Amino acid sequence: MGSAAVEDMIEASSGFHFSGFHMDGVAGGAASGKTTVCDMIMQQLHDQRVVLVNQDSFYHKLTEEELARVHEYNFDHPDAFDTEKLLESMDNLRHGRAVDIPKYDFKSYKHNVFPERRVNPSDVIILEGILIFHDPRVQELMNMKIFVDTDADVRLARRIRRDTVEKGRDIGSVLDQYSKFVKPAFDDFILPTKKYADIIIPRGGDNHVAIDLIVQHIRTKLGQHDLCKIYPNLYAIQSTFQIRGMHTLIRDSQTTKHDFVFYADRLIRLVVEHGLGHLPFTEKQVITPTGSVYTGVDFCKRLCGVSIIRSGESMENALRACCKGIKIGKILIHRVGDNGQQLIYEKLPQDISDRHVLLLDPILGTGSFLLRLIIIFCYVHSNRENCFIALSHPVRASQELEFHQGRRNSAVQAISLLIKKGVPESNIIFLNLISAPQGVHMVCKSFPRLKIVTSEIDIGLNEDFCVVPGMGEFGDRYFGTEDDDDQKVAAPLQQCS
Ligand SMILES: Nc1ncnc2c1ncn2[C@@H]1O[C@H](COP(=O)(O)OP(=O)(O)O)[C@@H](O)[C@H]1O
Ligand SMILES: Nc1ccn([C@@H]2O[C@H](COP(=O)(O)O)[C@@H](O)[C@H]2O)c(=O)n1
Ligand SMILES: [Mg+2]
Repeated sequence: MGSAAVEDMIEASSGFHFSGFHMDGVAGGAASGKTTVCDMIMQQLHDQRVVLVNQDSFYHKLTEEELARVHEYNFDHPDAFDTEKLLESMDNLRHGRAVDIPKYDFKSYKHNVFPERRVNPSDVIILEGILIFHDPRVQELMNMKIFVDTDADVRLARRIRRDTVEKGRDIGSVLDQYSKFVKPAFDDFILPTKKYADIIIPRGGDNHVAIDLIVQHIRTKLGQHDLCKIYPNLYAIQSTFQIRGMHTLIRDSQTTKHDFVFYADRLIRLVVEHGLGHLPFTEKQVITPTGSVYTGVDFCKRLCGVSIIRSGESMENALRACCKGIKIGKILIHRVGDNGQQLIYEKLPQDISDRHVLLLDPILGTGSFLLRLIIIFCYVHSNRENCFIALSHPVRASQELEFHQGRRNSAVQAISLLIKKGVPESNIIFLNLISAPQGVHMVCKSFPRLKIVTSEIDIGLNEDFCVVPGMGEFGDRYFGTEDDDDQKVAAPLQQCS
């Protein structure tokens, strides 16, 4: 069996594959409301897997001479764009390679190379720009084509206001540019592409019905890859801008240790609260001070936490803050040397088998690492058929691998240990901040009655088996054992007035 076949199987087993390239396009005249419509779609979708890419990012770099005579430059002609570069970026994404896309600054006529925008291959891309339907090769890539149709006089009025107020241009130069380049280009290149559109939106951002329909369509596409639909035992917390904001901070490599801990703690608290919501409850009635009956629920009492050392310990305080006096056990899985031998340390409550267990580990990543080892193991020791057996029976195969090589994924190993101690699988709730699809597949398939509660599901693992985009080595960042962070600038704390 060739290595390509092994890779195919790993990909198939992890569920993270690159064939899902999905791009929608939004075209229309300048100032028709394309950006406004796209921003509204993005706000409503509220999903980190969707990214907006502007055709402006692919404007050709101007020469010094062109910059000096910029009023004579035609930014509305198809030749103003580096379409080959746009196609190259899309081709990379199609083939599973992330790309960096610069932001364009209309004021300086230059691209901001730092920071460029990283677009990942699994993202749904919304490409927006005046001429994105002009080149048939770009047009062909689009799953859904939308044309924002706004009257010429409205476009001109909006353009005058936008370019004078936002871009600081004078009205004379705006009108000159309009009559010399913008209007002719609209008639010659943009309007003729309207016929390729699947959806034409009159009134742009004011057309809420059209925007709702587009959002629904994209949601359906996204749903096809939704791991929560595949595994009923996986619960990803509903994303809000607060949660996204906190993730943005803890994922930023420039965030200081102090801010990292602060925002990680806030997220951990949310995950813990969600996890507690999955515990069984009994109905309870109380009498309120008004003498009325309130029918509520009583908390589950037989609980304990188990942290996987060392990162999992960062979640203990949040659990203690939510559950007064909760017992917390610990599991350490330590690889000794390179021969795969493992040392397991555990300190668990005696009566753990009678308790519901909240298993704590901020990152679930390496499910695929185990699978990769299994596949390589089967490949080396046996044949292709056994690789498929390994994929369909990962626990059995991992036990076999453990027997032969003494290696297992720490999450799987910790869960197996709890089950060995008599904890029913359905009494375990595994709490993560971020999970990689490979780890989710591994744990959810192996332990279908256990629940995973996570705040975000990431794209996958890189060649070093690190979660991407991820947040780096959580334990090092949380406990301050990473490199010096003097260079980093403190993030402004959220103002709560
Ligand atoms: N429905 C609307 N009503 C009023 N102003 C609008 C509306 N849609 C967009 N605008 C304004 O018109 C200008 C152009 O809109 P924009 O979305 O940037 O268009 P495009 O991206 O097509 O050039 C912006 O200043 C924007 O704020
Ligand atoms: N430096 C530049 C680059 C482009 N333009 C104008 O922007 C329009 C395209 O952007 P929209 O958001 O309006 O689609 C296009 O009409 C260019 O003339 C510019 O003015 N300056
Ligand atoms: Mg725009």
